[in-house]
Amino acid sequence: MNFADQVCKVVEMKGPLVVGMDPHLELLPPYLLEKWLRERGNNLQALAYCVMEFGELVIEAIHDIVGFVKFQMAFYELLGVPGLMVLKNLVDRAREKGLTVILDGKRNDIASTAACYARAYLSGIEYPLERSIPSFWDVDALTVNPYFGEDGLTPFFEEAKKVNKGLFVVCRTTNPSAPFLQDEGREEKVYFKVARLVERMGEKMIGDSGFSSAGIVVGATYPEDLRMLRAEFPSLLFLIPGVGAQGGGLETLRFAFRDDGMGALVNVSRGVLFAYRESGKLDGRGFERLVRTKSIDYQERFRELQR
Ligand SMILES: O=c1ccn([C@@H]2O[C@H](COP(=O)(O)O)[C@@H](O)[C@H]2O)c(=O)[nH]1
Repeated sequence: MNFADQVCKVVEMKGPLVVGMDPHLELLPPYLLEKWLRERGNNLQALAYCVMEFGELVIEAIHDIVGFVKFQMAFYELLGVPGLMVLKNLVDRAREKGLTVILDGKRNDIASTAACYARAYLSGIEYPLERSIPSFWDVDALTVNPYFGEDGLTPFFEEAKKVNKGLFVVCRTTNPSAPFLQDEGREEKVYFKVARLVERMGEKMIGDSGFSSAGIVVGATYPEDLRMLRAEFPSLLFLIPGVGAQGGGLETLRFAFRDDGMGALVNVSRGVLFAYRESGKLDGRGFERLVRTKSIDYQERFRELQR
C-alpha cells in the first residue's frame, strides 16, 4: 500500500480534515503564554515550551477523530533551534498517536541542493559501504515548490518513491496575488502546467486507489480553478488550504472529491486551533475542547460534501 492508498484508507476511517499545526504566537491562549514566560523568562526557549505544550494538547484532543496534521515549518523556525526541537518532538508525538504527518516546508532548489532537501525530509542519508541514517524528520509527506521546474522536482520524486512517502507540489495558492504569476502562460496557465508536470512525474507512483503519492496544493479560495483541476487531473490528490481564516467556502469543495468521496485533504489551521477566541473565553483555558468540537464539526460538514 503506497502513501496515496494509505491516505484514502485514513480518509475513509476518519475524514479528510487536516489540522494545521500553526502556532501563531499572537493567538496562543494567554494563560499558556503567561505561564511559560513567568516560569522561564522572556526568551525563545520559553516560547518554545509554550508551543510544545500547546501542540501536545492539540494532538491529544484530536488524534482519535482526525487522521492528518500539517506542520507549517515557519512557525517553528521563528523560534530558532528550540523551535525546531519542538517541531521534531511534536512530529514524533503525532506519529506515535497514529496521525499522518505532512510537513509544510515548500522546499526546492537546483537539483543537487534539492537532493539534499529530499534526503533531509524524506529518505535520509546513504553513504558508501552500504551504511545509511534515516531522515531526522520522520514525516509522511512534504510540500514542495515547483518554481525550479522538472530537474528541481526530480530528487523529491525519486526519494519519495524510494521510501514510499508523499509529496504535495504547490500548484494554485490561496493568496490574493496568486493569479499574477500563476495565470500566466500561452497555451496553458502556469498552475495548470504545474499540475500536468506533477501528473506525468508521478505516473509511477499511482497505487490501487488510482491516486498518485505525488499530489498538489490547491487553494479553496479559487473554487472554479479547483473544479477545473479535479476534472482534468483525476489521479492527483489535492491538499486544500484556505478554508476558515482565509475565507475559502465549504460548498465548492464538493468538486474537489472524486465520486467515491476520495481525492481531497482539507487543511484548516487557525479556524480549528483558535476556536476558543470565538467563544468569549478570553484566557483560553480549556481551548483544546473547542479544538475537538470544531474538528468534529468540520469532519461532519466534509462528509456531506463527499456524498
Ligand atoms: O497556498 C497556500 C499554501 C499553503 N498554505 C498554508 O496553509 C495553512 C493555512 O492556514 P489557515 O490558518 O487555515 O489559513 C498555513 O500553514 C499556510 O502556510 C496556504 O494557506 N496557502
